[in-house]
Amino acid sequence: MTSPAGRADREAVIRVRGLENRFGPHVVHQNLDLDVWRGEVLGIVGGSGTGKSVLLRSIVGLKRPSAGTIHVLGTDVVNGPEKERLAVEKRWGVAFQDGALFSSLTVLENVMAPMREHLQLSTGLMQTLAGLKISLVGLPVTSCGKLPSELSGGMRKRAALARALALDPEIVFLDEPTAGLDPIGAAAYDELIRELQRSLGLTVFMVTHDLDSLYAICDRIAVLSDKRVLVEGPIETMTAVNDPWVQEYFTGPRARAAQAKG
Ligand SMILES: Nc1ncnc2c1ncn2[C@@H]1O[C@H](COP(=O)(O)OP(=O)(O)OP(=O)(O)O)[C@@H](O)[C@H]1O
Repeated sequence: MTSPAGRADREAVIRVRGLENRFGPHVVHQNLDLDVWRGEVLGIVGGSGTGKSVLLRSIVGLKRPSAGTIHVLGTDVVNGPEKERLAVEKRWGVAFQDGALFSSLTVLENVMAPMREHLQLSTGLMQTLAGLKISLVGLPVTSCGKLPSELSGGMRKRAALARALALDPEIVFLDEPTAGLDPIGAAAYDELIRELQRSLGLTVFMVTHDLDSLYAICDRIAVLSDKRVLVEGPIETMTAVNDPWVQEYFTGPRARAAQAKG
């Protein structure tokens, strides 16, 4: 199967141009360009502190860039009108590394939270829809009434994913989705992402260090280095990249083991 990234009719659902992010004098991104194609799973990798999370946060509007443009689903999310930005925000979901669930709300209430904010539906209907999302991510129905603190780390990640799917998004952003999971849990989570991506036609933007995930589910990789996207392409092309970090990352023993598995 040809991935969306390789097709001529591909559509950029995210288009980043000339992005600059700085914290005081510290420049994290400069002249960063990136396209994310509809229907792909894109893995964002790079050394620690290269700005993977800041990139994700800029795209979803949690960090205002100091320069550059970001279009998501055709909307200018940096400088466009507030009304358009709010409308496009409903078309994506985000699952953060630690889940970032509301600790005082049950899993069901957490998944209902974006519905309450954006949809005018009866409580009963929202409960039904939230229950469907919770089963979609493979959580038992008994988890609906539990608080996040009563779940395992892996279950919390699934609950965060259910909340990210609450509004039937076109794009899902995942920050380190498998961090902290044991290898079996991580593989099951990868499989879930791939399955959901296929069945729901999602585009997935995933920040990860997990080589197993990269080999198992990513159509394309973008490597952040030197404040920009150093290189992007299918994982098979990474070993030919003439860069010490990329070489070490993609040809080291861990990469070879992940490749064998993937
Ligand atoms: N709120 C903030 N205030 C100041 N500096 C920040 C802030 N958030 C991030 N940074 C800095 O921006 C840089 C990029 O951070 P970011 O979290 O995006 O890195 P990363 O590539 O995701 O790293 P890791 O792989 O370690 O998670 C780091 O040097 C970090 O210290």
